[in-house]
Amino acid sequence: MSMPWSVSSWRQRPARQLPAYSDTAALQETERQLAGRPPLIFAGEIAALRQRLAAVARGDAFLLQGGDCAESFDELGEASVRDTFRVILQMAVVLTYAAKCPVVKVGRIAGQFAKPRSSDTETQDGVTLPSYRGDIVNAGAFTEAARQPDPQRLLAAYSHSAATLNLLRALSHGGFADLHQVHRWTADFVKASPQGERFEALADRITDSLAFMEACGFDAGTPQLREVEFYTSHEALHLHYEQALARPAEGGRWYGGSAHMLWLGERTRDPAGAHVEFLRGLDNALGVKLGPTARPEDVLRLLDVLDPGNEPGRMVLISRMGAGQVAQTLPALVRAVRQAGRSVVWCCDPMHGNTVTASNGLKTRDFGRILQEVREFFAVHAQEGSHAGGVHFEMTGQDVTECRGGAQALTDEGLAARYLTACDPRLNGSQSLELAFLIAQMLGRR
Ligand SMILES: O=C[C@H](O)[C@H](O)COP(=O)(O)O
Ligand SMILES: C=C(OP(=O)(O)O)C(=O)O
Ligand SMILES: [Mn+2]
Repeated sequence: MSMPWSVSSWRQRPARQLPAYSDTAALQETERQLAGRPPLIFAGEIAALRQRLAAVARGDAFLLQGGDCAESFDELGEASVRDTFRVILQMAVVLTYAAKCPVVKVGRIAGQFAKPRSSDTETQDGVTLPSYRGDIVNAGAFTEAARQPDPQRLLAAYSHSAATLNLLRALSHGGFADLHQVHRWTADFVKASPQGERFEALADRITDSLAFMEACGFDAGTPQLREVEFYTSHEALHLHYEQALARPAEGGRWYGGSAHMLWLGERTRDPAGAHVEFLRGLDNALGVKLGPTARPEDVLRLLDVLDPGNEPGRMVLISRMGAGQVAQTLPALVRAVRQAGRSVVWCCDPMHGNTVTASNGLKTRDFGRILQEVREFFAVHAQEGSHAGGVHFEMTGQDVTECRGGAQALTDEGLAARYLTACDPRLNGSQSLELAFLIAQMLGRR
């Protein structure tokens, strides 16, 4: 059916959502430089993640994926990475305890810099400029200069990703993620909240269990307790960047060296388009976002193109239907995938179908709607006899005020206080942990 794949065959296909660079020679020069740098990820790590995801697809594990909508070059500091990492650890502990199964941890981090937008332009006070498309493309400030796509930003994105990944590797393996340290993972602003207190109680139980097991002679130095496996992911949107970081793998294949898992966005999953063409040739675990217009035949076509061998752990289907729409849209997709004999991970992104505009004009999401979409996702899978395999959040460990509701009961008036996101509204550290406890109840029941 299709032409042979090459690392540049996507260039023959229509590519949506890519910036128009005025200086193509400068773009080519940055691509050349990037291609000479080391990959951020190695092939063996991708194989390990795919094994973990194969367990999720079988129903033996659960996927937790989360992080910023858009990472920012300015925000990058130790605190923001560490805070997001530790709230993901906390959520994973809560979910593992409830589900009694491994939780595969994947960050939207160390490379989540390119954004698809609904509109190519933004107008403020009668002035129209190109939309902000993520720090890998342009800057958010509303000026002509800031909004020009700048190829140098590809190199900056690589450097920021490398620094973030270096810190994540240190946090994962250098003692911070040791389960004996579970009491140290709660951020100060979460400690006094009901979910903070609930987490402390859980941490006490875990600490007691560890002490008991060690008293029985169990080896407390085992890496399963001292370290965590933490994987990275981002939307594979900026194809010039992704191609420059792709590297040959064994057997004549290629892998994407920018992250362990790459996903296709709702706006770039056209099977005839450049993004699908590029990803089909890579060995990485692949996600595909599925919005309410996705039809069963679209999903089967994508699986045929991206995963012709039906390989376990290859595909993560991320539904983002919007609360109230899941029961109409998801069952047909789940049935079609099952009837085709396909092994996939089903994951729920309850963020992107639930974005609304607050009374002060800020983009926001309601905690209650987010929770509702997760509940509906679990209900559909229970009814269809399939495995609700995971959840995907836009979140941060920091004390931001971007999503409404939750136990903090954030309102429109409270949003402006610490609205720091570069693009979409994120759950803060407290809301993220609260949601994890609510999902733990769903997992515990099944
Ligand atoms: O994160 C995703 C998209 O970039 C975002 O949801 C699109 O937002 P927009 O409608 O403001 O362009
Ligand atoms: C753009 C995103 O999502 P979607 O493609 O589902 O709209 C995102 O995950 O930031
Ligand atoms: Mn987003």
